[in-house]
Order: sequence, then C-alpha cells, then structure tokens
Amino acid sequence: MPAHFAPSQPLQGGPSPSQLGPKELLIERALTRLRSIPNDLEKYTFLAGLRGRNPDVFYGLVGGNMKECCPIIYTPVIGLACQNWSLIHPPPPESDPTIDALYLSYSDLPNLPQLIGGLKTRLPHDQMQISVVTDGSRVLGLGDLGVGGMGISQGKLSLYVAAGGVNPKATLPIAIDFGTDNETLLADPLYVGQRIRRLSQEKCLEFMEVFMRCMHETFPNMVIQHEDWQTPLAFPLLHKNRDLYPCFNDDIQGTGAVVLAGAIRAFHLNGVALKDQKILFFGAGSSGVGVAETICKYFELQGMSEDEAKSKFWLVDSKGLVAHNRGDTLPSHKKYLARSEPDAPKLRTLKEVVEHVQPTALLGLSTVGGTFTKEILEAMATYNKRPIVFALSNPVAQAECTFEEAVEGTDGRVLYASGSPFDPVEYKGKRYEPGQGNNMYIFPGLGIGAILARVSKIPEELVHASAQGLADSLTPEETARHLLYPDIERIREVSIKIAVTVIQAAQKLGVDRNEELRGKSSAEIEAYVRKGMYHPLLEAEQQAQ
Ligand SMILES: NC(=O)c1ccc[n+]([C@@H]2O[C@H](COP(=O)([O-])OP(=O)(O)OC[C@H]3O[C@@H](n4cnc5c(N)ncnc54)[C@H](O)[C@@H]3O)[C@@H](O)[C@H]2O)c1
Ligand SMILES: O=C(O)C[C@H](O)C(=O)O
Ligand SMILES: [Mg+2]
Repeated sequence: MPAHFAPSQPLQGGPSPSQLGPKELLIERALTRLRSIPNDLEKYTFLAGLRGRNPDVFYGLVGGNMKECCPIIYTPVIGLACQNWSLIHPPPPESDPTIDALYLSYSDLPNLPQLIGGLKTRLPHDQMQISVVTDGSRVLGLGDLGVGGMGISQGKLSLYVAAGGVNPKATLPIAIDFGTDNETLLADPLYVGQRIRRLSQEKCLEFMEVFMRCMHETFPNMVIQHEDWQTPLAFPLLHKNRDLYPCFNDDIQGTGAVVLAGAIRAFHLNGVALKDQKILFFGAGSSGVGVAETICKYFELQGMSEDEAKSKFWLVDSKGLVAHNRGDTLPSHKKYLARSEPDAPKLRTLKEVVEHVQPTALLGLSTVGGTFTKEILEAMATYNKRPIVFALSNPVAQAECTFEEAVEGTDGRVLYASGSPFDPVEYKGKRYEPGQGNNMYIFPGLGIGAILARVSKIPEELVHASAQGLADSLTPEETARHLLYPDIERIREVSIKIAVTVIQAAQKLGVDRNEELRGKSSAEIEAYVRKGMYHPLLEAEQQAQ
C-alpha cells in the first residue's frame, strides 16, 4: 500500500497520458487546468467543485501537490473564500437528502436531538469520525465572518483527509449561525446567514451544551474539533467539554503543539539554555495564551518549577504588557501568565516591552500585520545571535512581518516561522527557507490518532505527545538544513508519526477505547494507522475503511 499519494510531478517525466490509469489521468488534467486559472478565488472554487464531484481526484491532486494546493484550499486563499462565502457556497437546499456540510442556528435548539439524531440516515457514512465546528466569530485574523466560517471547517477537514488519511465520507463540517457583528455582512442582502447581531455568550453556551451532548450520543466515537471561535467562547467551550467528550480546540491546543514543536527546534538552534530563554508574545488571545501555556508546561516537564517556568513569559495585548498591577481587570485567560512582580513596569507599546525584556523569542498571534517593524527586528538581532521570530497570524496580510523583512532586519540570522506560507528568500547571495508554524502540522495526526485509538477524551498529554511527534519527525537532511518544520510534501508521513505517538500516549493514560490496539509495538501501531488510512488512488474495495 503506498505510504503517500503518488505525486503528480513524476508523471511529467513518466508514462504518456494514454498509459496512465483513469484516476491518474484525471488528476493530471485537473492539475493542468488548475495551473491555467489566473485568479486565486477561481482556483479555490474549481478545487471545491472537484472535491464535490470526485473526491478521489481532488485528494489525489492535493495529496501529491501539497505545496501548491494548500495555499488555495487552506490559508491564505481560504480566507478570501470565507469572505466571499455567500457568493461561492450557498447552503444546499433543504430537500437534499444527503449532506456534506451542516448549518445550524440558535432557533434549532429545541429540535437539536431530532435534528442531530436524524443525521445518521442523511449522512453517507454511519461511522462518522470527525467534525470541525465553528461559529465563524474569529476566522483567521479576518474577524467575524458569520457562516462564512464554513470555509474554514471544510478546509481543515480537507487536510484531515489529505494529510491524516481520514475517510472523506466520515467528515462533517459544521457552521453554527449565532448571528454576526460584521457590519458589512449585516448590511448585505446576499449574506447567506441570519442578518442579526451575535447572540449573548450565555445563549451560545446554552446551545453548545445541548449540541455537544447530542453529537456525542449520535456519534460516540466522533472527534470534535472546535475552530475559530472568538476567545470569550473558545476557552469556556474547551473547559466545559474537554473532560466529557473526545474534543479539542485547534486554535488553543493545536497551535500550542505546533509552535511548541518549532520552538523546541529553535531553542536548540539558538543555543540558549531553556532557563535563559525569554519569550515575548504579541497577542494574548486564545491562540497566544494557548501557545504560551503549552510552552510553559513543557518547561515544567523539562524540570523547571512552575514559578520559574512562568517567569520566562511576557504577554502583550492591545493595552500593553499584561501584568497584574496594570490597573484593569484581566480576563481569566490572561491571569496565569500575567507578570506578577508588584513593580512590573507599565509599558504600552511592543517596542517598549521588547527593549525592556530583550527577548530571545518574539511570537506574534495578534491579527495585526506589519507590527514587527524593522526597528523591532533589528533590536531582536542586537540581543541575539539567532533571534527567534514567529509571525503566526493568518492570512498573509495579518502576518506580523514577512519572511523577507525578518531576514533583512536580522541580517539573515533569524529563526523564522509564519502561520501562512512564504517563499524562500535570497539575501546577500544566500538562500533562506522559512518554516510554516501552522496547526495543519498537528491536527491531522492528533485527530487520526484520537480516532483510531477511539479515545474517550483528549487530555493535554495527547497534545504534548503530538508536539513531540512533530518535533521528532524531521529527517536528518531536514535537520541539517536547520529547518524548524518538516517539508510540507511529507505531511502524511509526519501525521502517521504523530498519530502513533498520540495513540501510545492515550494508551498510557487509559483514555483509549480500542482494545485491539493495546499491547502492540510502535511498528504494529504504525502498520495499523497506515492500513486505516484513506488512499485516493486505491479503488473503494481496496480501502480498509
Ligand atoms: N499559525 C497558526 O497555526 C495559528 C493558529 C491559530 C491562530 N492563529 C492566528 O492568531 C491570530 C490571533 O488569534 P486569536 O484567536 O488569539 O485572536 P484574538 O482576537 O483572541 O487575540 C488577538 C490578541 O492580540 C491583541 N491585539 C490585537 N490588536 C493589537 C494591537 N494593535 N497591539 C497589541 N495587541 C493587539 C489582542 O488584545 C488579543 O490579545 C489570528 O490571526 C489567527 O489567524 C494562527
Ligand atoms: O487556519 C489556519 O490556517 C490556522 C489557524 O487555525 C488560524 O485560525 O489561523
Ligand atoms: Mg483557526
């Protein structure tokens, strides 16, 4: 069985089209067509149409050409698609007996048990494995896009299939319409969602409590990924559900894991001992705090006391340095890592905080593009031989600095990762390669591992295991190139490695419910993972699922 989809590139020098099998030929045609489309949004709609018409061809194309296709079906172009959702992807008619995307709204609350229970007969697969659920309230760094968030749910699930090998029929994207506070959408008669203001947090959580219960009763083995919920809902949803159901929040935990994996590599490459690292986060929302707490926990696991680990972190939000003595009431998610010195300086701007802290690492999860200015990058380069700069906000225009700016501002010494992809840069005759610190490296492996182990819940240890699996997945050649993350074309192999680590962690904690896998060696678990994966180039009867 192939470990990866056959990439289409080798076909160019291989057999002529007439010798190709029908799926390979269709994939080759689709790729040629894709390359002929000049406009990004049209490329997206072409691929979305292909996914609907012929999933095997779509996934064969994407899986063999990740570098080329990911920026279209995922960040950055997916952001544009979400912004234009009403024009490109209206919900299917209610009479449609099958569904491949589910839209719900608060008014469905009294009927949720029947509605969700009834899905079993309307869905093409009776063993649904994974759902990505959003209310579209914070889509990438683009803000509130209402039901346009469906694009993100679908995009994430496409990667679950392409990278994680989940059967496409076992995935369900869900967008929940709680209204929108986006003035453009509220004024747009063509908007496909409800043109009402967002409901209160209380109402949303009331709905979600019933929703999570009904989903679990209907699909007891399904993993639910919460995605792009605004921070005031993201944390309560995670805390209320994490001990009850197999679910996780991708922005808090998936991002925590991917950045931890890149940071482990970067701390090694900058040569500074962990106890001397000083990590500054620009942005203290669900993602910033999620990442900071994940790295903080890692420091503890490496032998630091809790207080020592916490002392390595500084958070900056729109009001400046986050500190208990700041004079405002901090929301609960910011309290744990707020500076606690009674005389913590009251610093307003990022520049002031950078100069005060002189960090070894500067991480942006702020949604504000261009905020790591030349001056800030140059300052990072004066404090560090190899400054760590991660511009993690999505999509591209929201990145705190581009790769080129980071290379120039630090005279080529930067250890850089971004949330959205950037091209390599030539600087003073040398070629530099960026890392893509995007949770896409984590959730497919974490998800397929959780699915195959049939976990009852996803404790933090599984998230840490996924980070370790990713950090360990670089080849010697990638390590020698000083990469922070593996080549994206290898994402399926990387996801397999992460899945094995996650399954073993689940077994150790006793949250696995798949008895068949217990007592198996790493190699046996890996073989089981490979066998359980969907391969678009195999015929249906050859698929294990
Ligand atoms: N790379 C990845 O895998 C990944 C994963 C998740 C989220 N993200 C990105 O992270 C970003 C943030 O997501 P979130 O859910 O945490 O959002 P959020 O809105 O909850 O948090 C944003 C934070 O930035 C701060 N901020 C905003 N404007 C600021 C300014 N001008 N100066 C200083 N601070 C400012 C806010 O106070 C807040 O603390 C998004 O752009 C998202 O795309 C990336
Ligand atoms: O969707 C992405 O590309 C990453 C992340 O989940 C985000 O919200 O930005
Ligand atoms: Mg997200």
